[in-house]
Amino acid sequence: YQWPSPQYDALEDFLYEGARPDGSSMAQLVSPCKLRAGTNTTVAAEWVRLVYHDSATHNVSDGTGGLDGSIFFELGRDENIGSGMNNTLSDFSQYPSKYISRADIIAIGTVWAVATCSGPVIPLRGGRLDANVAGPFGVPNASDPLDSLTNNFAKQGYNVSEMIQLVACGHTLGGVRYPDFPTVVSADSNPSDVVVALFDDTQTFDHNIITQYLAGTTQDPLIVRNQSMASDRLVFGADGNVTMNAMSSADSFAQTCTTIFDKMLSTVPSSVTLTDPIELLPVKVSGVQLTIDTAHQQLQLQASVRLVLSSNNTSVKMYWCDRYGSAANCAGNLQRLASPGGSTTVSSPTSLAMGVTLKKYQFVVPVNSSQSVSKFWFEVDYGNGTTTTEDNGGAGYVVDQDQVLWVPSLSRGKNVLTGAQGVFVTAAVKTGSAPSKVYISCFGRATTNYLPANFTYDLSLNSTLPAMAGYDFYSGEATDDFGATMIFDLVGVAGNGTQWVDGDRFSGLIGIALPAQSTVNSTTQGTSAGGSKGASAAVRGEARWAVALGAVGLLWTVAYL
Ligand code: HEM
Repeated sequence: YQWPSPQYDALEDFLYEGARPDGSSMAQLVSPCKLRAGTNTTVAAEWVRLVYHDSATHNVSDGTGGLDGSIFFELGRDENIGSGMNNTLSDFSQYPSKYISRADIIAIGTVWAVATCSGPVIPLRGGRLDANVAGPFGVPNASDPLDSLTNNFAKQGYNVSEMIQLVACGHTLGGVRYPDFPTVVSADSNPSDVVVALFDDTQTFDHNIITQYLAGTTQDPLIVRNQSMASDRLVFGADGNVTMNAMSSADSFAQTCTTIFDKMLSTVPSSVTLTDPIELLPVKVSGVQLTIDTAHQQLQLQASVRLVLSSNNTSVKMYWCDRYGSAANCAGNLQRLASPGGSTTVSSPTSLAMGVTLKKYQFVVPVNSSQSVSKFWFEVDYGNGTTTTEDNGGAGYVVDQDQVLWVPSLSRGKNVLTGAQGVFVTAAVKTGSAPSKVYISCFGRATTNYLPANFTYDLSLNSTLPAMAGYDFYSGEATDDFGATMIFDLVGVAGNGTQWVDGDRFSGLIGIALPAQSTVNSTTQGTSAGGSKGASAAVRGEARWAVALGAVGLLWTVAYL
């Protein structure tokens, strides 16, 4: 792994932090093993049923179907009956993004559902491709005879033993509902209530589904109730209980379910190649943005670094080299440094189940335009005697250009010009660079119709925003529906065709508060974390700039709101 690696970065952040970059948490919908409001079943159970119904359409012989997000277009079918499915779809709808497909979101949801209900940590591979239309029918039915169930699972790629494993691991969560299956579960005194007859007597992802079956004490409604709807009885006994016995201990259950769920999540159309499992990075850099701090009329570098804490005394400093001037690329060993402006602890069901503590340190540092930034890195003191330099494997975290920069603070979510959905984007373009074109290329998947949207829009010189810090401002708007997770490349094209790209900007960061700006120091004393003794060279903007800009900002806001 080397930063930046956009798909890995996005999947890793989401899997281990539980939330989008703007903080909106999908993990909180399911964790800690939450009950679904108005029912006695868990959100986790609803999510796990949905993933199976998406993947069950796989045809192993022609390589079609599988976990491809087609379920989003299939909820009207009888085989996908139930409010649990609609709840899940709405839970997932705001999280697919450029690098995390709808189908990957369904897979991540499954991994979290299992982990948050005390189950094992299932490996998560990424890279599923989304179907944008409904796929074939074919989810097994509780009234099917055994040979048809066996054939159906064989079509999906599972032998008899795997069929038993998959159903037992799925049916450790949740249960059967009235009103979905009224011939299995009857209404209570209020017929508008959802009544769930649980498969076993716990809500956790445990082996009780097996032990109670083997002991003859099972309450599984697909065994003990309507005998013409008794698929679990047929499935569990399909090989004379050999498989059920083999997975009857807590450990063998967890291991078997890990393997068979990994297989289910990897059941994808044959045209798809999945990534290796997404491992936790011990040091993770994200949120890198060179921009204009309009309040202080100067450049500003934003970046976060996430660490696995081994002690509460961890501290971290960011170092960087100038891009221009006498100390360019750290000439004379001149390095600038700053402490973080804030930090937050982040977690997901996966990182919680792994028992790691993750802390994200956020840096917001003023940068002099005549110096700018070429690359940065971190010095970490883990507070346990270990001090490390985190420099992206020696390359440093390179800021590849400062010619064209997104300015979130001068951008607006939801179009302020027309009142329609959309995003108003402002870019800073270096004065004198005379671009022949400035545009944004936008991508979104969390759209109203679930279909990916991919369009470009031109930006033009914004004469209401005076130049500052050596940059002019260009603005334009993305007027289509991209949903809550629009990601765009901001591109400036020079007269000679050279392109400057501020890539993969997340529009959801508009309006998100930043921590305080750090004070910048400089040093010529090497890169050890203790080397912050150099002469202080504060480059904060002066107060009068802030006042002047406040007035400009106000005018601008009045003009456009
Ligand atoms: C023979 C194949 C299967 C049949 C016939 C079957 C049938 C059913 C039925 C009838 C329900 C009740 C749904 C409702 O009342 O809305 C249900 C629930 C559920 N199924 Fe299956 N299922 C099968 C395989 C699987 C598999 C392989 C998984 C996952 C790996 C799974 C996961 C679940 C879960 C988690 C629930 C509970 C949902 C909740 O409580 O909201 N099922 N299943």
